[in-house]
Formats: sequence, structure tokens, C-alpha cells
Amino acid sequence: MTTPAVRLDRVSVDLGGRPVLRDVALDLYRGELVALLGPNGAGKTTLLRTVLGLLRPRTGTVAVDGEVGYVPQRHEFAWDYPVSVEGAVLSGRVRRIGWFRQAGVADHQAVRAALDRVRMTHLRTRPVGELSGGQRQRVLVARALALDPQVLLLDEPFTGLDVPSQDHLTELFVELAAERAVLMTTHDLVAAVHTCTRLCLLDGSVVALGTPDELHDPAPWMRTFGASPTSPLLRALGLVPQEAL
Ligand SMILES: Nc1ncnc2c1ncn2[C@@H]1O[C@H](COP(=O)(O)OP(=O)(O)OP(=O)(O)O)[C@@H](O)[C@H]1O
Repeated sequence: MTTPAVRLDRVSVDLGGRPVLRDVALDLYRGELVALLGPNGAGKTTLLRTVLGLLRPRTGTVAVDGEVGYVPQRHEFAWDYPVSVEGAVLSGRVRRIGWFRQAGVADHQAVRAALDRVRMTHLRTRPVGELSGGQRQRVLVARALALDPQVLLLDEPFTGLDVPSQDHLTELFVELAAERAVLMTTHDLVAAVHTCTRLCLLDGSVVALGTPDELHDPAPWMRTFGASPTSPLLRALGLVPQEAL
């Protein structure tokens, strides 16, 4: 049995004295693109931050094998900061370079490789403030790839992007997942069902976890999203329960 790249074992996390995650168990393996799905406030970002080590579980353990790359929501990055695409990606290596050191040859090579990977090399000298939403998302992915992580965490990468940009990013994420474990939060449930290898339905605790084929019962979807049997959500997912027919 291969070792998981990430193992969450009965993890509970409190924020501001309130329980946000309860008893979450989740293993992620290299080669997987896993979607973390749940309503607003379900604890998806909290779970990503816990894997990153930014939040300490009240109980339970988090084990990570290798480097973790984090792609925050696009609005969390300072796009008005006067920096080029290359500079923004290089900032992803600060942890390795050290705050007051000069970047070396290996750092610049890693930046080039990450930009190549997301197909942004031709825009490397462009100020980040001049990029489109889709291009900005690619810069954030390259920045996370600059340390060649074994685990990549993506927080709502599709929000506010047009359909072609979403499709291109999805292709990229599928490619990236071939070599590492990728965990992505998204509100685009239909796209997740079609592209992800596994889905985790989260509402404070894990309601269901499995391949899209395994999650064909509408009950856990209804429970997670508070959806009624006649909800358009279930129709969009092709999961209309018997009683609604
Ligand atoms: N710093 C904090 N202090 C107290 N409570 C917090 C803090 N950050 C988040 N929360 C609460 O924790 C819960 C989970 O938040 P989280 O951001 O993880 O949800 P989410 O599933 O990512 O939601 P969304 O889909 O809206 O992004 C929410 O109820 C939120 O209000």
C-alpha cells in the first residue's frame, strides 16, 4: 500500500471558540484530483489551512509527506503591488531563499519551469496588475509550483472565470495531479463530478467521500447542501431522487 501524501486522522478544529471541523478523516494520494465540496461556511478553507499547518487541530493529527503548495483565492493576492509575473512566482520560493537573501540560479530555473508548466512564459515580464482573471489564476498556480510541491491545495480556483478559462485550468489541474496530490475547493459541483477522481462532501464533518460513480445517491448531497428533492442542483448532477420523479 502506498503512503498517502496527506493523512488527516479524526481532525477537529475550532475557530473563535466554535467548532468548525469535526472528526475529519481524509487521505490524499499522488495521482488524485480531489474536490472538497460543501456550502458556504462548511469549513473547506479551514481544512486547507489545517493541511498547510496554519491552524492547529484541537484533536486529531495531520501528516504530510513532502512540500505543500497553496493557491489562495484570487482576491487574497495583492494584484496592485508593482511586481512582474516572474517576481510574483519567485515570491513562492521565499521560504527556501530566506527573506533577505538574493535568489540564485536554482530559484530562477524553478520559476521558469513553473511558468512553463502553466504556459505563462510569454508574459513573464508583464506587471501582474495587467493580467486577466485566468492569467492571474495561472500565476498563483505557478507561484505554488515554484517549490515543486508533492501536494497542491487550490482554494476556489474557478470563481469569476469564464468557461474557456475554467476548461483550460481544469486541463492543467488534471495534468498536475498526475505527479502529485491535488485537493481543490469549488462551488462548481457539476464540473467537479466530471473531472475529479474523488469527491469529499463536507459540512463541518465529512458527509461522504468517494469517486463520482460511488456518490450517485442523492441523500448525502441533499444533506450536505440542505437541498430539497426537487432542487435544480440535483437535476444538474443527474441525481433526482425517486420521490421527486
Ligand atoms: N478566524 C476565524 N474566527 C472565527 N471563525 C472563523 C474564522 N475563520 C472562519 N471562521 C468560521 O468558520 C466557518 C468555516 O469557514 P471556512 O472559510 O472554512 O468555510 P468555507 O467552507 O471555506 O466557506 P466558503 O464556501 O464561504 O468559502 C465559518 O462559519 C466561518 O465564519
